[in-house]
Amino acid sequence: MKILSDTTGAMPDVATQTAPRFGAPLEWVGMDGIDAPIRFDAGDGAPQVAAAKIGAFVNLARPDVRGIHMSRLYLMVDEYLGSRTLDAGTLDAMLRAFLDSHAGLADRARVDIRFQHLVRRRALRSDNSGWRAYPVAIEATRDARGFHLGLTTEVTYSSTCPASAALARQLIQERFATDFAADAPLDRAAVLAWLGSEQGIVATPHAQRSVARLQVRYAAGATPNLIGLLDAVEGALGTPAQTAVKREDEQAFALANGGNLMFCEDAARRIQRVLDGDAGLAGFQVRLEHQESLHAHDAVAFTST
Ligand SMILES: Nc1nc2c(ncn2[C@@H]2O[C@H](COP(=O)(O)OP(=O)(O)OP(=O)(O)O)[C@@H](O)[C@H]2O)c(=O)[nH]1
Repeated sequence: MKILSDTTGAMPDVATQTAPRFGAPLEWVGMDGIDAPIRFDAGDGAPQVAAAKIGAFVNLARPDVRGIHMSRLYLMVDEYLGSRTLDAGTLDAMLRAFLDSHAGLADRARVDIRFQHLVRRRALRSDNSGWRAYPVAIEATRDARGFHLGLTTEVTYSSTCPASAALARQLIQERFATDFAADAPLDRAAVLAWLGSEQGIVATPHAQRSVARLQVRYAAGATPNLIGLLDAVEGALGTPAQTAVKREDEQAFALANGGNLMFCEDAARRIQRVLDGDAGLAGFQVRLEHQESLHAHDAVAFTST
């Protein structure tokens, strides 16, 4: 076993030890959970600073070298992400620097960045607004094929079961038939009062908090636009989780739910259409989870391209 280099001449540097017995090349080696502030522009031109957890990795292509140089990756994360806006150019420059610092040892580099991005959302009808925190994970890699950029986030929304809605409507019809005799003339005022009563509207469909996990891969040269993606997906679903809610907003939400009855399959197809139409994407993977109130397990759908 020999030491390739010892920069101080005094301190041993075991990472540089070489020996045939170390074994096979390693897919990824590095550090995960590095704390760093990042400046992220979600597409509204107002970069936000967030506390992020960073994973920084290279492959170890040399089977005979013991280890990579962790400190070099750490210092470059600090240098690149601490002062610049987090965009494709910054990420690619950092990954190139990872590789330059491991010349002869690595030919692939990767960074994972996880944080929450706050977006101010308007109420549906009242003149109020509030914050939604969207989880974001950005993954960038550089390899022999070039630079690759992906983003994962989540949209929370309400889904009202279309089957349950139909069954509830049937019960309401049956109650109507019982309460208003077929041969008696209909009293409009009585019907209006009946429609506004719990005795009349005897059944309500079940609805659930639902989560769409979106993983997108950007086409070469595309600029990630988180808010554009969120708006498109939330618009397609029609029932995103709200922030500030007054009664008028809650009523508007009830109307939106009634107009957007959704199985998880329906939600998947709505999102599929949106992402298929986004020319900036090279691909996507979506997981829909309807956290059922009918039973204690979830209804789940996946779609990808
Ligand atoms: N490769 C590797 N290093 C580790 C690990 N755990 C802790 N370290 C330490 O990370 C520290 C920094 O590694 P290096 O980047 O090689 O540090 P260095 O030798 O001072 O820096 P350079 O001169 O640039 O190589 C070393 O003291 C390692 O012991 C590990 O699992 N793998």
